[in-house]
Amino acid sequence: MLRYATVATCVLNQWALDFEGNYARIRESIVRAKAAGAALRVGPELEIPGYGCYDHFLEDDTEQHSWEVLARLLEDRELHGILIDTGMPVVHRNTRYNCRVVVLDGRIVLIRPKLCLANDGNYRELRWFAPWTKRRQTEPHVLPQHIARLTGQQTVPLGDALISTHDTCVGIELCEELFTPESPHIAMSLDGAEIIANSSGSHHELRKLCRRVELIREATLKCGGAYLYANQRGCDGDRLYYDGSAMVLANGEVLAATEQFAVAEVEVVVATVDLGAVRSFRAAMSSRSMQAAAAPAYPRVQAAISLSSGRAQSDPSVRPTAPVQIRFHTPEEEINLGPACWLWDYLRRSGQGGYFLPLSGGIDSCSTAVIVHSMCRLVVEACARGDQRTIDDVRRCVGDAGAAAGADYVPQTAQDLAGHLFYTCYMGTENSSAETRARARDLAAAIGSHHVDLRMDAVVTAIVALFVAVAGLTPRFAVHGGGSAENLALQNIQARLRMLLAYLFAALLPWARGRHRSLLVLGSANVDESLRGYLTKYDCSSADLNPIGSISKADLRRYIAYARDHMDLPVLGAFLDAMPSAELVPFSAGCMQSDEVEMGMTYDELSAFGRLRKIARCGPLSMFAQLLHRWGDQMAPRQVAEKVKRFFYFYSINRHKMTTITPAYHAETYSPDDNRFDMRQFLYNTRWSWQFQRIDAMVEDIERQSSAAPAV
Ligand SMILES: Nc1ncnc2c1ncn2[C@@H]1O[C@H](COP(=O)(O)OP(=O)(O)OC[C@H]2O[C@@H]([n+]3cccc(C(=O)O)c3)[C@H](O)[C@@H]2O)[C@@H](O)[C@H]1O
Ligand SMILES: Nc1ncnc2c1ncn2[C@@H]1O[C@H](COP(=O)(O)OP(=O)(O)OP(=O)(O)O)[C@@H](O)[C@H]1O
Ligand SMILES: NC(=O)CC[C@H](N)C(=O)O
Repeated sequence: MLRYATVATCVLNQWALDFEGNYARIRESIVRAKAAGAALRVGPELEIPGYGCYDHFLEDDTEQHSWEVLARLLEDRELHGILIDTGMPVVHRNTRYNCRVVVLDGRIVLIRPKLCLANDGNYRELRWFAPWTKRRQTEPHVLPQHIARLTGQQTVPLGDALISTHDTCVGIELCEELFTPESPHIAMSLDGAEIIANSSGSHHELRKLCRRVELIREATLKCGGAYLYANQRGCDGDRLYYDGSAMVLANGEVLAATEQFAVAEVEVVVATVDLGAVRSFRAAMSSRSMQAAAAPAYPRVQAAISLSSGRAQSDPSVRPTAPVQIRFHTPEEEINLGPACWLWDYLRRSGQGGYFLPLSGGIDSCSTAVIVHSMCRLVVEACARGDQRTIDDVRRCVGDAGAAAGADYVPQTAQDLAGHLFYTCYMGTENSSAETRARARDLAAAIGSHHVDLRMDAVVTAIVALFVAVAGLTPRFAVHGGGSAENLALQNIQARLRMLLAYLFAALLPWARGRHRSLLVLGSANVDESLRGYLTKYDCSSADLNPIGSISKADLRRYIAYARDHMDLPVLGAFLDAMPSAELVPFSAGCMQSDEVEMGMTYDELSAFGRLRKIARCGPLSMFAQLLHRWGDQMAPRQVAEKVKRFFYFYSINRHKMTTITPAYHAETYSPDDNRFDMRQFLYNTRWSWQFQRIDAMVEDIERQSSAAPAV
């Protein structure tokens, strides 16, 4: 008999603790799923309070308000007739669990707590939740009285069970559980679950989507069956961007998928799965059947619904969804889209009037500017598609722009929108060159930002004059015969004053144009410079937000080359050709050094150090051992040792700068973000005496061995 189950999954742009907005988005997704003929709708992990509530999960209010939202979903008759898989925290016998709550026709079918919590990198779920350790067991959960009154149930099953419908069996897997060696989908599929619903709160990292898709593809190839993946999308109040990509796979093929990056708040994908094909796929695998015959049974809870509703027999227009190709973005496209969407969510949710960027004519602030341009393009495209929510958000941001943008304003081009909400500023001094000034001006013209070009020498001179008056000594640059303390101080005061000016201008430039909302200040320190500490503390690296703070210089250069070629921005060629210079000292022939020379290491080396330090958790000795293998063909062990020691020296003398690092879009596993992602001390013994002696001893050992080895 033909059995075609129509099922839906979605991405929702939830916002931590925005119960009103989260409820509306959940409801909209269910209504849309139902209208498309789906009998099952799966939503993102913890979608009711929002995934990123962090320590708010410790507050009773968060659970209470979640039950209140659930009550509204339960009593809404328009949401009956579809199996709803939603997510919230549930306290059971005084212990808090991260749960799925499965609902049908105003009653709760099952509460399924998460079995394996995400607890590394960005995730701290063990801080708020306990894992459910009673495999294949349920317990009666006593419902809050207001819910019991609504559903007529005093208790509901809570635990590790499958959901049996009239025509199939559904199993639940929660985000991290997919990534674990012993994923529950294996045992659930062996026991007859034909559809696995995965609700995720999974963040974007460059080059990561591929892994997620491979895991799901592998799951449905090895076990057979359909897999519905739901995820949050957007910035829900933090550094993370959840990157959507809801999808439906069956027997190894992708049937439907949403975009990974987009500004839409609700996106639903619906697919019709041929359950008959799932059954024959499984039955054809003899080795699977042998394991299935021996598989332990799950408890099953009953849901009185048919996911295929018998429609296949009566309605010839219902047919299984044909496979599609999933779209994988290149890393350059990911840099272009992820941080841009994150910036848009942040801006519209912060209630501010736009962004202010100190634009230096160098490649880092140029990357930030191009990302804002990309944001404007995405927003304009959404407006052109008639996305009313985006149009309303735009009007709120630029709303007090007076005559320039009326109440019925709809931006026509990215440049038009940038003219209202993006301000760039070149802050020159006598050390600035005509080339950087021109590059900043030309880029601003190309992307349409409201550009200010100023000279700040009078401010620098006034501050230095104050010091001279107090100390009775005049500091000089090195090229004028000054010592290194003088030389550094004279550079750093210029850099730091730019930060002060940025905040002043961000507060007052819109006012000067007759507008009343102020601007958020953007920073542009990249991950490599932050790790090495190659920046002035509290200069323009201190800002409100930094879209490129966890992206490497090499990736940024590739991004700018991509944007030049694919975003119609030929002006970017000049940025790629330019030699990077901070332009903080007077120009003198031969004094211009590249950043790499100044830093004492190349950006590629810095990336290698960063990845080993952060991802492989290498201390000095194990980093030396690793790099010896990697670089041993090109340089002597002693040179490798010198480079490792130099990195650790600079890393540790500058680690204190990371305590003030600007909140940055999290794009890389080796983000330097302090307190949240990378929890390490900031006062070090920078001599690393014990560790470096061990490296030296190892070098001497290697040298002794190679000099003793007979010549070949
Ligand atoms: N252990 C510790 N814990 C807490 N704070 C500590 C500290 N050690 C120093 N400090 C504080 O930090 C200060 C030193 O830091 P800071 O003022 O930043 O100055 P500093 O790191 O000495 O100098 C800035 C560095 O950034 C480079 N830079 C600047 C601007 C642009 C570029 C570029 O081309 O991209 C490069 C510049 O070449 C120089 O190497 C000290 O005066 C002290 O106040
Ligand atoms: N002349 C300037 N005008 C405006 N902003 C500046 C200027 N110089 C520096 N900045 C700001 O300070 C930040 C750090 O300056 P720095 O000289 O270290 O630049 P950088 O890290 O080489 O970045 P970029 O490549 O964009 O110049 C820049 O990203 C920019 O936001
Ligand atoms: N919320 C989760 O369980 C997330 C875990 C998983 N490692 C991810 O990045 O997708």
